Parts: sequence; C-alpha cells; structure tokens
Amino acid sequence: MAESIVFGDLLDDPDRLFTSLHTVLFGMGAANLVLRAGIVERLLAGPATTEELAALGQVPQGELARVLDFLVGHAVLARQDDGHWLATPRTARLFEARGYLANCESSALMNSAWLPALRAGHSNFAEYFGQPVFAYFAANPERGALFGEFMGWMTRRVIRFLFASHRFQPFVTVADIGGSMGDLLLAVLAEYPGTRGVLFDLPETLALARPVIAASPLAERVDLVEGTFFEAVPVADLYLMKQILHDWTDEECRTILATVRRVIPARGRLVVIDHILSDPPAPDEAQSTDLAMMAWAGGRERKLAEFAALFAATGFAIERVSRNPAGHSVIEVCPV
Ligand SMILES: C[S@@+](CC[C@H](N)C(=O)[O-])C[C@H]1O[C@@H](n2cnc3c(N)ncnc32)[C@H](O)[C@@H]1O
Repeated sequence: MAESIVFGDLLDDPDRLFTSLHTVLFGMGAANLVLRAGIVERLLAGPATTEELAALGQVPQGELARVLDFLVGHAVLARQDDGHWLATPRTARLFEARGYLANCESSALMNSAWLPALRAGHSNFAEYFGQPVFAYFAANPERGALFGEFMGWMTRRVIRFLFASHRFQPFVTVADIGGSMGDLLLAVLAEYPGTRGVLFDLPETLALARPVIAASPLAERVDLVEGTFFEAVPVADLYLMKQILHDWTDEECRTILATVRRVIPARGRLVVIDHILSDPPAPDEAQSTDLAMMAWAGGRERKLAEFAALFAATGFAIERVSRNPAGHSVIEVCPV
C-alpha cells in the first residue's frame, strides 16, 4: 500500500506534522489573502512597495509585511534590496491556482460543519453555505467564476494523460455535458481538427463561459447550449462528462445517463472522466476526492464495478478504460 502523506510518517513525527500542517493551513490563508486583495496580480505587473500594496488591499502595512515575508520564505515572492516586493516564477503558479486555493478555503470552512451536516442528511456545503453547491454558484457568480477557474486548472492536469493514453474514435460533433468554462472542449477541438463542439451547461455557468469561448481562436467551432442534464441534452456522436457523475447519487446518475442514452446515436460514444476508487482503499487522490464529493455535493467517487452497474442499468456497456493511477481515469462506454 502507498504511504499516506498525513497519517503515515508525519503522524509518527510530531515536529514535522506540526510544521507541515501549519504551513499548509496558514500558507493557504496567506495565499488567498494576497490573491483576494489584488496583490498577486499587481506584483505580476512589476515590483511594488509595502505602502502601495497595503493601500491596494486596504490593510495595515505591518501585518501585510509579515504575510509577505512568509511568502518570501517559501519563494512565492521576493524582496529587492531597496525594499520593493517582486514576483518570482512561483507567483505566476499561485495565480494560476487561484481557483483551487479558493476551493480549498471553502473545503476547510464547510468541513467545520461536517458532523451537523451528516446528522441533518445533507452536504457539508449546504449545511455551511445554506444552499446546494450549484444553486449557490448560480446566485453568487463571482464564486461561480472562481469555481470555473478551479475546474479549468483541474482539466489542464488531466489533458496530457487523456491525449497520451486515450484516442477517441472518429466523430463529427462532441458535446461536453456540464462543460463549465469549456477548457476540455477547446482542448479536444484543438486535438481533433475538422470537428465541432457543443458546450452544454446551466445558464448561469454558460453566462460566465461565453466570453471565454468568444476569446478562443476555436470559437467558430463551438455552440453553447443551456439546459439541465436531468431533462435533455443536445445530439452529438461523442459525449464527454468530466467530473459530473461524482457530484450525484446513484439515482441521480441513472437519470443523467438515461438522458444521454435517449439521444445518443447507435455508433456514438460516451466518455466519462472521473476518479476510480481503489479497491481495497488506498491513500490516493480518489480516496480524498471521495470525501470532497460527500462534502461539496452529497456525491461520491466510485469503484469500476459501481460505474459498470450504473451503465448497465441505463443501456450502456464499458468498452475501454484508461486508468490513471495519479488522477482522473477515462471510461468509454457505448450504447447497447
Ligand atoms: C464539477 S463541475 C465539472 C465541470 C467540467 N466538466 C470539468 O470537469 O471541468 C460540474 C459542472 O456541472 C454543471 N452542472 C451542474 N448541474 C447541472 C445540470 N443540472 N445540468 C447541466 N449542468 C450542470 C455545473 O455548472 C458545472 O459546470
């Protein structure tokens, strides 16, 4: 069995446990603080003084300098001899990960409500934020936009694996169901010239995606279609569903899959991209995202046999599986 990061050698070494978790917890807080205050973007544009950055964030200079010193200690920022703060290569990485860092902060907040959430029978998210996750994002577009950035960051993590290990059979139109900001769809269209794409998602999500797609050189090849996958999806010969089924219960997944099954052509394919749970359990990414799905959406990650049962119940059969030990796997299914 792989060694657990937190509950293995760290738990056996209290000094490292304390230092590591404190660095993660307060590093995450410091990162979100400077991102939210606009300081990271400002420093990516050029060096600045403490006074300028404190004015920008409307925070006291002394406390801000201590936070910035912490980030200098981790080479996320640097400081010139004349006292100006400046960006390092890690500052850009931090900016790219801003959606994920906001997501981590929400996870930490909602985990404080885990026990009452379980007792009340709903997700940690609904317990802490007062609404199910996608309703909350629809009502709070600035949080929805950060979530979309997080999804794009996650997609970029899996795209290299996807294209290296899994080729799609020839297709004319690909529909990304719950495709968020279109990161996966645009990557697939770039990889498969001469094809067209449909970005299908809730209206509030597509309102955020529309300018992103319009700015892409591939915009001409994309149609945006609003709707809910509990009712109807557009017709295509290749369907993508990345990180969709894991948000929902088995019963809800059967409804989503049945919606696709009603319109998929006989030669069409559905490609599900999700974590596959190890069996027996291992301290891997899938095991932690399983808890994340319980917390965020009342959903779950699944073992391959559990996916197979969902497909069998909705008129699909697994044709190919590209298993990714380090993250999301690819399960391609055909209608039967
Ligand atoms: C976890 S995100 C995955 C996004 C994208 N597939 C990816 O992997 O980057 C779930 C997506 O499902 C969308 N969604 C949620 N409920 C939906 C519904 N009923 N119909 C269509 N899309 C929905 C959300 O707006 C969001 O974009």
